[in-house]
Amino acid sequence: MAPGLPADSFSAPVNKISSATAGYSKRAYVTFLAGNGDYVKGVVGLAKGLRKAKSAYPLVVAMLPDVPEEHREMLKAQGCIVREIEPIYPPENQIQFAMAYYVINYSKLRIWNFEEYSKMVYLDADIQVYDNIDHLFDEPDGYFYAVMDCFCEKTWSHSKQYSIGYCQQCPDKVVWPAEMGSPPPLYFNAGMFAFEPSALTYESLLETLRITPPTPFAEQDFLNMFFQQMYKPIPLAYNLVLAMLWRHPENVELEKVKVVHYCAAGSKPWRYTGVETNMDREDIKLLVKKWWDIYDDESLDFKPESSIEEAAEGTPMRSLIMGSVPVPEPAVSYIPAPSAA
Ligand SMILES: O=c1ccn([C@@H]2O[C@H](COP(=O)(O)OP(=O)(O)O)[C@@H](O)[C@H]2O)c(=O)[nH]1
Ligand SMILES: OC[C@H]1O[C@H](O[C@@H]2[C@@H](O)[C@H](O)[C@@H](O)[C@H](O)[C@@H]2O)[C@H](O)[C@@H](O)[C@H]1O
Ligand SMILES: [Mn+2]
Repeated sequence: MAPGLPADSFSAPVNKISSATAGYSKRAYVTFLAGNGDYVKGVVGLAKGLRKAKSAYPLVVAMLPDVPEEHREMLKAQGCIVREIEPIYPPENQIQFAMAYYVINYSKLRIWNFEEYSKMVYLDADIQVYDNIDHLFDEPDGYFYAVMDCFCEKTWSHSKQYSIGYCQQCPDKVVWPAEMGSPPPLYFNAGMFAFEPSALTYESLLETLRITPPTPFAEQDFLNMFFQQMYKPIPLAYNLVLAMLWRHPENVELEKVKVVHYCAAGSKPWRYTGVETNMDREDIKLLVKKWWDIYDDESLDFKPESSIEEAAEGTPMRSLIMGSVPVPEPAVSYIPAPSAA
């Protein structure tokens, strides 16, 4: 089992309605959408997955201006709260990102400015939630909760860890050599995290970004550096990075996994062909089918009338349909970059 909080350290979802209504209007899930490509399917799937898991909180979609109106309407029709954000790009640089499109991921940092929420759980659009995780919102404030990543995939070939075969998921297998100093601090996957929006943190993030040379994993590296002191690892069940299935199967209890992150090459369900390395595994095929079963399930589509009935019965409405709420953003100097799609 990877180091970090033991799975049972989380409060079971006790009186959800009270905790939900108590802080209801101040809690939400949030995802990020850029471009006019097919990630919008990921957001639709996520909205339906949260509904199937009976989450008490809405899904906010922080989206770049290049998301077409048709996609925005699709998401509002699924009960999402649409929030347009301005892009954020790193300072001028020649860095080779692990994936060229990672350059748009810095725009995720805008979610720290969503101050109307006291706590949010960020989820990538290539993530699906299969069990209720609302109890994450009840964890103590003042920490950055996320799951530890794995350094064994080729995308990490630029790193010292990869070059010596070290991974935080199995720190005793290849011990970090003393001559290379102390082992790297625990490092989280930025596809899922629980955080507290704050204008102060937001300004500090942007200020720090301006003077921080970009690195291959873009905003994920940046967030790990920025929140290093506040980071609290949570169990892998809350963000299964698919590579764990073949890199560290001893750390994975698939039946206990609540959140799956389809980040391995070729694993995006809406593009899945099964031809890439590891994509012909039975567990991958099962997880891709699980994603499609939710995406195709019309009974999980948002029904405005049921939300009104729920409100009448006093249970929180799962999500309100709101127009896109343009938020005045401070000017951030940025440079044109390739479109995400
Ligand atoms: O064309 C794109 C590429 C990325 N994303 C968003 O950026 C996140 C991070 O990208 P991705 O998940 O592909 O990175 P990975 O986790 O696979 O490294 C995605 O989940 C989406 O929320 C997007 O909206 N459009
Ligand atoms: O921009 C950097 C991205 O970094 C992360 O993706 C990577 C990274 O986690 C590697 O560590 C994994 O090996 C790899 O599979 C995975 O795709 C986030 O999931 C994504 O949202 C985004 O922040
Ligand atoms: Mn992802």
